[in-house]
Amino acid sequence: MTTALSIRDIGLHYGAAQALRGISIEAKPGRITAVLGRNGVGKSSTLRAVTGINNISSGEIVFNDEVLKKAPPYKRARLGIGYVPQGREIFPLLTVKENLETGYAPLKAADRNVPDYIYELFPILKSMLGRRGGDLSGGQQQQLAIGRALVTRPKVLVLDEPTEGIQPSIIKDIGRALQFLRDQKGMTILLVEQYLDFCREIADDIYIMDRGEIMHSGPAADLDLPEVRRHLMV
Ligand SMILES: Nc1ncnc2c1ncn2[C@@H]1O[C@H](COP(=O)(O)OP(=O)(O)OP(=O)(O)O)[C@@H](O)[C@H]1O
Repeated sequence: MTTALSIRDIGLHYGAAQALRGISIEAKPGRITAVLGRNGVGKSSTLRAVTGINNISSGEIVFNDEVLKKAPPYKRARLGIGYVPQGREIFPLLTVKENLETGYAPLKAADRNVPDYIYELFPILKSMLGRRGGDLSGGQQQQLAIGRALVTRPKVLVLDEPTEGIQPSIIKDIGRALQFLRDQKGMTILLVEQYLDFCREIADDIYIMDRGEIMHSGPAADLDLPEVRRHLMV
C-alpha cells in the first residue's frame, strides 16, 4: 500500500481573510510528514482542506494521482483519507465500541469490522469497549480517535496535533503506533504539531509553517534547529 498526498500551492480564505498563502506539501508514500507551527498559523486549515471540510480558493490537492477538486469529506474518507481531528471529537455519550463503529460509514458491508491490530496497538480500547467515550482520559480519547480513523481503512492518515494535552507516556505510545503504521502497514502519515521533539523523533520529513506559508522543508535529519525554534516561538 503506497499512496502519496500532494498539496500544491493551495490558498484558503475565511471570507476576506486569507489563512493559507500558497502552501505546498508532499506527503510521500510510507513516510511520516510533520508540519510544525505555532497557534493560528494555518495548520488545521491545511488539514481541513485535505479532508474536504474547507474548500480551497486556489491550487490543488492530489491523492493517488487524482485531483480531489470539490469532493466532500465522505468521498475523501471512502478514497482512503483517514482523519484524526484536533480535540479528538469523540462522541461522549457513545461507548468506545460505538465510537469505533462510526468509522464504518465509508466502508462496504463486508469490511465493517474492527481489525484486531487496532486493539494490539491500543489495548486500552479493548478493555474499555463498554465505557462511554466521555469517561475516557484525554490520552485514551486520542487513542480512540486514531482507532476510529483506522477502522475506515485509510491509505493516508491525517492527524491534527495528536499530542495536544496528552501525558508523556501516552505520547510515546502514539509515536510508536504511528511508526508501526508506517513500517508495518506502509501507511502514509501527515500530521500537524507544535511539539518539536515529538516530530524530530518520529517524522521523516518536516515542514515549518508560519502565517499561512511554508518557511522551510526537508528531511527531519537536516533540520536547522535554531531557525525552527525561532518560528515556533510565540
Ligand atoms: N472558521 C474560521 N473562520 C474564520 N477564521 C478562521 C476559521 N478557522 C480558522 N480561522 C483563522 O485562520 C487562521 C489559521 O487558523 P488554523 O486553525 O488553521 O491555525 P492552526 O495553526 O491550526 O492553529 P491552532 O493550533 O490554534 O489550531 C487563524 O488566523 C484563525 O483565526
